Amino acid sequence: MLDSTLQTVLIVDDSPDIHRLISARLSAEGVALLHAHDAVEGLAIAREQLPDLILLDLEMPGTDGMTLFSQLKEESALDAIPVIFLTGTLDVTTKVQAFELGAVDYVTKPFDAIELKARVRAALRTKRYQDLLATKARIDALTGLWNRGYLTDQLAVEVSALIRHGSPVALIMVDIDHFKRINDTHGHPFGDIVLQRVAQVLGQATRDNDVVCRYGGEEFAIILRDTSSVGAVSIAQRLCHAVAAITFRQGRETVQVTASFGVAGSDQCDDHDAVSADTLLEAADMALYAAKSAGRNRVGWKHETR
Ligand SMILES: Nc1nc2c(ncn2[C@@H]2O[C@H](COP(=O)(O)OP(=O)(O)OP(=O)(O)O)[C@@H](O)[C@H]2O)c(=O)[nH]1
Repeated sequence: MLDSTLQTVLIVDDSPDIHRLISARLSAEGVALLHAHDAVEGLAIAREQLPDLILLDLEMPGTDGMTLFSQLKEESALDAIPVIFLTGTLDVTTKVQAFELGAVDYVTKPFDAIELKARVRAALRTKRYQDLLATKARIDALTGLWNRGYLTDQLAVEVSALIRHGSPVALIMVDIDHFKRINDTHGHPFGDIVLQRVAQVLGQATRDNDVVCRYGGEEFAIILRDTSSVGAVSIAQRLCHAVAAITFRQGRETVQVTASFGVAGSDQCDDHDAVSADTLLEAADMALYAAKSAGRNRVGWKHETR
């Protein structure tokens, strides 16, 4: 079942009549429409709103549609947005150029209402499947958490937010203690259940805008936005208790697991520019190592345990 969130279509055309016409034609399609009346406004709205589809007029005064299209293709955040060209005079050379540059379709003015709707629907359907596949590629199959690739991308986003706006970011690394022994004693399928349940507890005990990931094997990582190191340490302590409180049943036996935690925060470094995804990962890893060395089932921070 596909996500039913409303998709957005940006119309970039200098003619108010065209905006009115397309709005009327697409009014029953269940899409949200965004309007830009020149290429500059179109680019600004595309950057801000990341629409699911752009209907782009080729012949506009000032910057023309083909130039805007090239600008969209040059920005990694925008290059995957499908574009349908709107044009009155589409010669074969322009058509070929448009498709070679990556346009998904074109509609010639004056529009046939049924054809316009069919082309918009087809483009939006493809976009929805692409989004779904892109999301699936970033999810860990066993636990349903985000995977390591997503964590790396999000950490880079948070570090640039730190540099631009000064919003602090913290990172918690989590590693289940003696997990090899759990597998060896109770079997690999039981180990998988432990991973799933720990993942669930980490997800439930954090906020919606925290990014909880399976980093690999029995290791997890959590990005905490707008959170100080001290705040992250107290969250990690709460998570440490929550994991230790889980009770697993294996036949008649009751099994408890624990995990060790390593915390690193951008506010531990005075110079924002010196903070990177790598330095945060390294600091959290060292803190985790300290927690393991100090006896496990605890939170490490600043290379010491608390
Ligand atoms: N069941 C299961 N086990 C996994 C999975 N991925 C990795 N492992 C196991 O996790 C274990 C990790 O063991 P180690 O790295 O030695 O760490 P540990 O036993 O947890 O020891 P400490 O981290 O020092 O407390 C290995 O035995 C891996 O085979 C998985 O997807 N499922």
